[in-house]
Amino acid sequence: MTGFRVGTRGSALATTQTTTVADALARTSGREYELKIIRTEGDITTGSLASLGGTGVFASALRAAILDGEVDLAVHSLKDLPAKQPEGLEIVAIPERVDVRDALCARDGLTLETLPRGARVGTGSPRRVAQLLAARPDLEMVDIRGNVPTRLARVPGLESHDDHAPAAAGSPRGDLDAVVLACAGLDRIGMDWAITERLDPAVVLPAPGQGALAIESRPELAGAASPHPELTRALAEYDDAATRVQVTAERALLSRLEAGCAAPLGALGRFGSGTLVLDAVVAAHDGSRVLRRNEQITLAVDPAEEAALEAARALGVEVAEALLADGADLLSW
Ligand SMILES: NCc1[nH]cc(CCC(=O)O)c1CC(=O)O
Repeated sequence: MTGFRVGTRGSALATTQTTTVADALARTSGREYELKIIRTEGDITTGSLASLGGTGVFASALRAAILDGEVDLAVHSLKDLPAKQPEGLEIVAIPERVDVRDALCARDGLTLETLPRGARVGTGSPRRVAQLLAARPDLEMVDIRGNVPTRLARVPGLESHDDHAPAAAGSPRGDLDAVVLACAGLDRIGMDWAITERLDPAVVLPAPGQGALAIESRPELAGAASPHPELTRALAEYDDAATRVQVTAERALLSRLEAGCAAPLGALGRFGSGTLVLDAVVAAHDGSRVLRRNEQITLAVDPAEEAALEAARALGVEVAEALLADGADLLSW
């Protein structure tokens, strides 16, 4: 292999994430790479999409490109990937996670505490809506869509003046007091200036996998008989065992609750000094009831060992079952 090919979606966030990963892999492997922008849903001509089932259309298009041999790797935001891994594809590396928190991006430097009564706050995420209403029942939550610059442009003073990251034409502007986004995305594309408060996970728990990336490929690229050994070594070096163990617990919980990305559910794993802690929340859509659970285990083995991942999965299932015993399934989804 001379170089490798990496697939990405075309948004500012996707290309930035993918370029960062590909640059790091190129450095360690000593190989060059080519970035391929993958057109979404309707542009894909192969039959592979349908067979992938139940995933977001964006992940599906990238996955089809891997399966078709059009690219060798794709970089996803881990939180956008469903908990069940499709046949023929493997997460070959999970790099070190960045800031897991949600970001309040408000006008005039306002915070969750100082937003005026009845302030209008935009987010498309039921998880954020439920937890914000639990903390501030007076807020008016507004459903919003679109890429990061388009969302920020809903708040006076947070319009982007960068031509590379334009807000969508025709979307409302300046009509909200604040929007909520992931810190990770804003930090990665250099729009952290818009953040007025990084929300404490004690108030708003992030989505399972938030702040982490997943590098996906065909399974042979992770194996001992890899056709591209330099790239395989670079991937192994780039993988972060502590992050993997955390997100494994979070995704096992998601999977056990059989909740999709629209469920008002948050989860956060933390790993340090041999201890894995998992915090989780399930809330009623209107924030009127919030169930929280926290459990921890001691990992007797190195977090890179398969036994550590097994223990992490068991912890996720245990916390999920504790939430179900508390009535989580009666709340919402
Ligand atoms: N659902 C969209 C999405 N997927 C990943 C991120 C941000 C990056 C991350 O969480 O890793 C975002 C934007 C957001 O939630 O604000």
